[in-house]
Amino acid sequence: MPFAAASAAPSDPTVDATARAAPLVLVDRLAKRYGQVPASTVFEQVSCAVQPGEFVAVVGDSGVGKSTFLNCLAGLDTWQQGRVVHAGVDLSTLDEAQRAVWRRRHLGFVFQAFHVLPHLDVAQNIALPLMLLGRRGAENRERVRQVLQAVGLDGLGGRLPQQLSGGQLQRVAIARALVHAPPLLLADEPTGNLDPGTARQIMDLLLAQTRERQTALVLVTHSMDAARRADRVLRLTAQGMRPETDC
Ligand SMILES: Nc1ncnc2c1ncn2[C@@H]1O[C@H](COP(=O)(O)OP(=O)(O)OP(=O)(O)O)[C@@H](O)[C@H]1O
Repeated sequence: MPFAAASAAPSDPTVDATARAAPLVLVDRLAKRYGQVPASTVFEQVSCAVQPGEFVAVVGDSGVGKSTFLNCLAGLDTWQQGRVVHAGVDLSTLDEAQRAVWRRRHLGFVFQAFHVLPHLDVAQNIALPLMLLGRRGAENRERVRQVLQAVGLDGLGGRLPQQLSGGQLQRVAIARALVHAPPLLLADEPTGNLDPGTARQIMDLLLAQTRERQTALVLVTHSMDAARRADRVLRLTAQGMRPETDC
């Protein structure tokens, strides 16, 4: 499935040459806990690194903290110990507003629950990341048309989310995460609601994006079909992250 080209992301002055040589994502001994006395530990000692152009799948038992881990990578959740560093930028040094700006520029996120805005049509939902980056006009419309086509939703741009099936909504969420060609794509079960054929096509699309644009892709999944296509599969446990050997 072809994936259309987008204009290059604006250069980011906060990322210096030294940082570019580092992994795109570095997670160092991360620990997530809830409550105080006694604290309940979701995971601890979680470390990993992801390079540009690399596809890493994260697997693990239900409830082990995969979505939480992804939210920490996105700076959408907090952690009690350790570091999350993106291209040299330690997320814990950014305040809430700076994290929001950072996310707009650097991140695409496909949430398990889609988070599609019900009052905007499909094209407007997909264009949101471009609008938030201050991009307007015909170039945006063309880019939205390209990603709609790439996810197999050609001609559905004028529909409201309530007029779509679950699988179509999932593809809207994927198109919105890809539209601004972010350097890092985080996806939480992005093929969970799709039939096997469409799931394969979506994985083709995510992989093409990863390879062609040197985007890093971190994908949380229970699907061994999806995990098998990754460069590396990591298993999250309460005690850390380790390479998965069973797939
Ligand atoms: N506010 C909270 N207080 C205490 N524990 C919480 C809270 N929010 C989430 N948890 C716990 O954190 C753990 C991790 O949840 P998370 O959704 O990240 O797991 P997951 O591995 O993605 O699960 P699944 O595969 O079922 O989607 C769960 O055991 C959950 O009960």
